[in-house]
Amino acid sequence: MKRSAPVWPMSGVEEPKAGQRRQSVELSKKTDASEELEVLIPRRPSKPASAVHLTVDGSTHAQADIKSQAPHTSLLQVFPKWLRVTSLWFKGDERWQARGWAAAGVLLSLGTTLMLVVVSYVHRDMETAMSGKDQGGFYGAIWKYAFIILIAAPLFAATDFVELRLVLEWRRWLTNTLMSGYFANRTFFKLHHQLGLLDNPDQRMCDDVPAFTDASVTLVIGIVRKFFMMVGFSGVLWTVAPSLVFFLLVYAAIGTWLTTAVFGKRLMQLQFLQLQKEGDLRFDLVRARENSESIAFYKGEKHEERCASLRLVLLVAVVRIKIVWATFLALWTNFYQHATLLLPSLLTAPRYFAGEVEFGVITQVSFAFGRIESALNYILNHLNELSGLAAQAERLDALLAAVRQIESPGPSILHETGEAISLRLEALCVCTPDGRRQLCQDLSIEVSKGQSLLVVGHSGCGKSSLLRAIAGLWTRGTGKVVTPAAASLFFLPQKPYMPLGSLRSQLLFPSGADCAHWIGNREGPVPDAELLSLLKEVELSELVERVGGLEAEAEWSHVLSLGEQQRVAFLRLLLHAPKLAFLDEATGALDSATEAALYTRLRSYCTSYISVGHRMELLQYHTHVLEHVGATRWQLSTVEEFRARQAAR
Ligand SMILES: Nc1ncnc2c1ncn2[C@@H]1O[C@H](COP(=O)(O)OP(=O)(O)OP(=O)(O)O)[C@@H](O)[C@H]1O
Repeated sequence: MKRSAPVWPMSGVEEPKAGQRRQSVELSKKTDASEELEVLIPRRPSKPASAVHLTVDGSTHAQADIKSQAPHTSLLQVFPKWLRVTSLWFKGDERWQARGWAAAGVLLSLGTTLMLVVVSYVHRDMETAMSGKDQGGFYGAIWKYAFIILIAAPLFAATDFVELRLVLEWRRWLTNTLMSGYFANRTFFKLHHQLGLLDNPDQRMCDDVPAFTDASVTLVIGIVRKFFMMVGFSGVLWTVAPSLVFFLLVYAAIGTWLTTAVFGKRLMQLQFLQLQKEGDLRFDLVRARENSESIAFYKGEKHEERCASLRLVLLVAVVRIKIVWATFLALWTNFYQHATLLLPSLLTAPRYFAGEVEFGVITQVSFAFGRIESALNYILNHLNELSGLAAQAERLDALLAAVRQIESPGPSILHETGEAISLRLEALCVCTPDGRRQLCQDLSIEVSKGQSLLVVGHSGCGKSSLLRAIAGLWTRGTGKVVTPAAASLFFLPQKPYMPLGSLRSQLLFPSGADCAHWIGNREGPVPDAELLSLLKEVELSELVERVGGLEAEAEWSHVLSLGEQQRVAFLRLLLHAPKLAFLDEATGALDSATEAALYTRLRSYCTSYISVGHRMELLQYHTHVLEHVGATRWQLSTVEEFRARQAAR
């Protein structure tokens, strides 16, 4: 939160103003390579590949983005979205805390504004006493001033404290709310794989939320403060020069309308695009870090650098345009504000010369005029911040809408719990999330307790997708899936996931060290001896000593080989001993002997399991085979029947 120290009014200083896109890049002669580069830039949301001609400064592309990707709404149209996001906290489970902080902020603003009004009177008395060489009056005003400082200093400090805490508490609540929506119902997965609507949800939660709460508090409290200030000083000005009050009202109304109409929408669009481009650039760099080994093997660093540089070109292009608009805005507001600077003195001076008013009145009228003008022109003076806030409101509202869209799914595959069997599929039809491909139609099978199924078929036929549909990750399609309760299922995906943390947390995943999400009825932590014995069972007995103990921390996906990661994942499966396990090529990186050892253990830990795999050796560990037999058709048979069919082919 950017916050200036409270400005003492006597200083006379005004408050500070607040899928993939194929791109053809033409580098100019100024750059090293003048040839045209063709690069693939992966984007979120994934969009159909499209040829985009990008000039070296990216300006053409930035202009096109303003037309196609930035919101085409005015500041006024974004207001309901801001209200929607804002009201969440004030209506949510912490509403009394929220309202308490907000009320404290408003009351303190009122207090500080009152101080300013009082100070303007003391200042007037002091100047009048000085000009009249009235020593008693002068020192009297100094004493009053000293007394006001005693009250005002803690008041200003408390205002700052309350504002900072208000922003922090709101940010904490909003980020938590968004994160729980993001991680509930596997929304994080669906947002990324199914909707493809939203760019950088992580950036929205990490960067947009603090910026949004900070700007909202700063601007709303600023508006409240200015309102009180306007009311307070209007009284002062009204008693001396009522025409100035009318003039200011009309002047500010015209100025605000003109400024928001000309600059508001465009500045908001540019802020929106800047946030998007910054998120894209960061995403590229994080992706390069996550895939550093593969990129290094491929010697793909030039490509990655080029992609990231292009992101930077696009970002800079947007910011360049924004700077031009911001400069024009500053030019206009400077003209607008300074045009009236001498007006109060011009109007009051003749009355002073005529002896109708005292000298201090000139200063007080100028001071009150300046305060009312800055209050009435608040929106105009803070249009940059306001357009940034509008862009953040737009992005957060879109994130909330996307989460809600996932929370209320349309017609999809039904999931039911049944403890009598291991798995039953009833007339199951599975489609890819984009709906472009149907992978199975009318599939009805049943796996009884104690049975095991191997899913086979050529690459890309839909084996993993079938598991995704059974797990509820993919919901597009029809039919019914019946399994034991979700807590007694365990999935081992193709790519083992190694979370951050100690070796112990790798072994216990997805349960925590406190077994908070433990599957089954186990209470309390898993004893070290059990972990060591399981490590032995998956042939990793030397791992603990090698890495320095169960509490050792490392970047596990980098320090363990793929086969070791698969064995760690297998250990998790044995530890959780589910009723039904799903293994998607979970032993693909292991030698046949280790694979045999793991499957032998699996049979004693797990009631039923379903594997996906290509190796025919896997047949011996299963009782049934589900084979892809063309287009959307699948055939269930016993292993013996399958072997016989294979032999006959
Ligand atoms: N998120 C997605 N959106 C659209 N299509 C997808 C998505 N994920 C996978 N597909 C497509 O669905 C089809 C089936 O993919 P799946 O991963 O199930 O294949 P598979 O049989 O497991 O292949 P492999 O044996 O190579 O792992 C493929 O054509 C794939 O391109």
